[in-house]
Amino acid sequence: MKARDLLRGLPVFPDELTPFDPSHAPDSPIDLFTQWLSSAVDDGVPAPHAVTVSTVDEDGHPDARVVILKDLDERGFSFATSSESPKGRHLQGTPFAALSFFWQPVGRQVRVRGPVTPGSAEENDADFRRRHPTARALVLAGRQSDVVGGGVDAAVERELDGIEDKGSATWTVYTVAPDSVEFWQADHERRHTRLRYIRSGEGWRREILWP
Ligand SMILES: Cc1cc2nc3c(=O)[nH]c(=O)nc-3n(C[C@H](O)[C@H](O)[C@H](O)COP(=O)(O)O)c2cc1C
Repeated sequence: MKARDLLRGLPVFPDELTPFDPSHAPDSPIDLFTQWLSSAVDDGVPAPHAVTVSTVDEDGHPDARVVILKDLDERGFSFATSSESPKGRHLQGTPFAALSFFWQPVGRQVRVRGPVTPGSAEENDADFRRRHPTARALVLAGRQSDVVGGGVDAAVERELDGIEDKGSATWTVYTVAPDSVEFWQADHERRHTRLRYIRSGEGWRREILWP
């Protein structure tokens, strides 16, 4: 079968879709995101905290990968990674990111854009120490996304020795402070509902987008 035929036959959304009435949405996108996240968990959406983070490199070219959302509050959406990874280096050069969540079982997408700030040394260290010992050893034993020359296991074993006393100079919690957050709810007749919040002074302006 040709890829095109295979792709055309694939359904995207489930038969039952959750209704979304933007006129009842809260004033803050953080509150709406928290509501959507909570119902995604209740509805059994797999890994609703997995999010695609897009960054741009030094040539202005985009790159994207999935990370885990670690926290969310009025400051923004936080994830953690190595500052020496490609995405960490991108964020140092261009401290802006886009986040995209796709929750297929409920036909929902959330898009976030905004400037990114690294956490304090204390925040970064606290997050690092909450990680599994092997995950910590991997951060210390090599640089994320470097080509592996060999001996990963041996390097990890070396770092595991005394791991409880070791911190990382590179593990970083990055927070995306949203300038805009768009909530997208699928509709079977393609009249998708799109509500975008735009930061405006101390609060948020809301607008409905053409599907
Ligand atoms: C479900 C999932 C969750 C992930 N979570 C993280 C994460 O929280 N932090 C991280 O650095 N990489 C995470 N990764 C790996 C990244 O997608 C990526 O491979 C890695 O961070 C290197 O990205 P970079 O080369 O663009 O810096 C995750 C991958 C998947 C599939």
